[in-house]
Amino acid sequence: MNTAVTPSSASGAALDAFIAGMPKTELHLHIEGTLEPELMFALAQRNQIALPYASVEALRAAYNFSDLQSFLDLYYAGANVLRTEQDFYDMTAAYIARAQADQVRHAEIFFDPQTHTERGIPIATVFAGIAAALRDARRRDGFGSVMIMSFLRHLSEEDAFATLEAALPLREQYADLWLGIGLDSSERGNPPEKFERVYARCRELGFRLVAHAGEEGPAAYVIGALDTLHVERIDHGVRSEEDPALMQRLAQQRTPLTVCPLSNLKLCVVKDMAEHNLARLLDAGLAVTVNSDDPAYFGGYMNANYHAVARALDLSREQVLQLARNGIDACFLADEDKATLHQELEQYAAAH
Ligand SMILES: Nc1ncnc2[nH]cnc12
Ligand SMILES: [Zn+2]
Repeated sequence: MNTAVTPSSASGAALDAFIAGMPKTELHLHIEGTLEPELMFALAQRNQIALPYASVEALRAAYNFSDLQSFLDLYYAGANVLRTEQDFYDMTAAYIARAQADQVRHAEIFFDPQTHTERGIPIATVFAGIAAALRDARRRDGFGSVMIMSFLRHLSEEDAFATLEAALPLREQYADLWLGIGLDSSERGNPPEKFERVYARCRELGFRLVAHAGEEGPAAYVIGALDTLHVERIDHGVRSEEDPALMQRLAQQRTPLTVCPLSNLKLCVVKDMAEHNLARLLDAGLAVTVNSDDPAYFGGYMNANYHAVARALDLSREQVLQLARNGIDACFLADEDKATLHQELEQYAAAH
């Protein structure tokens, strides 16, 4: 047997190590998607809720998805164990620990109040638990974060308006964290235009706007998110490639795409990681970033996502660095804080 290390595997290992230590931002992360099976079982026990799985292993074995909807069905069912402020705190604290292990310095976190208010959980409980964990991490370690309240697009615009009205009295209390509005859940058949009026209201209120588009939905949904919702970032956006004029526009405007490679693989948006278009999007001049989406369900946090694309697409060290730079440019921090992150990244690159 030939045990010699080939040049490509040697350089692959070096790039893996470079990625593992590289400072990062994460801009596409659903906090409910960080609920690991172990914690789900622990919370189920704490809240005396029966889960339809015999064990952690049986639950994990069910994470075999054919598309976005097959995942969402399980994801919303899993969120049922979240009942108290402490539950939201524990889930968020667990995510922060995983993110910090992957050298994430700043995370912009989606949360879906409707998933919880529909079950009778007060919206104030959701805000309080997530925010307390984020503030503790900020105080303790300088871990940066932003909260992005997301509307579920399979529900009505009226429901989104009601959620906004319920959340607005909390705005001042969470002014240090709650900066953004997002749109997620079942994309096909729920185009951005459905939420035109509620986004217009959020814009008037001064929120930063993002939306999922072009994950399973067509490139036209990306255009709708830009022109009708006036978002400044597109979450996923990988199907933009189907429209050359849109690709030119995204490159020219440097509109960030928050791409989630392992998510795309697990939800069958791509058949094989080697077929992922991330490198082509990057080569076309788009502001592509790497993110983990729902890491407890998709098999990996930030480093795993970087490693998966770097290996499958044979990315160079310079391309990896560009992805991390894009992640800093695209975040909602003030320019001086972005400059600090850029400085840390460039120092890391110079030293490794
Ligand atoms: N990848 C995804 N797409 C749409 N909605 C989601 N909610 C959680 N993850 C999502
Ligand atoms: Zn997402």
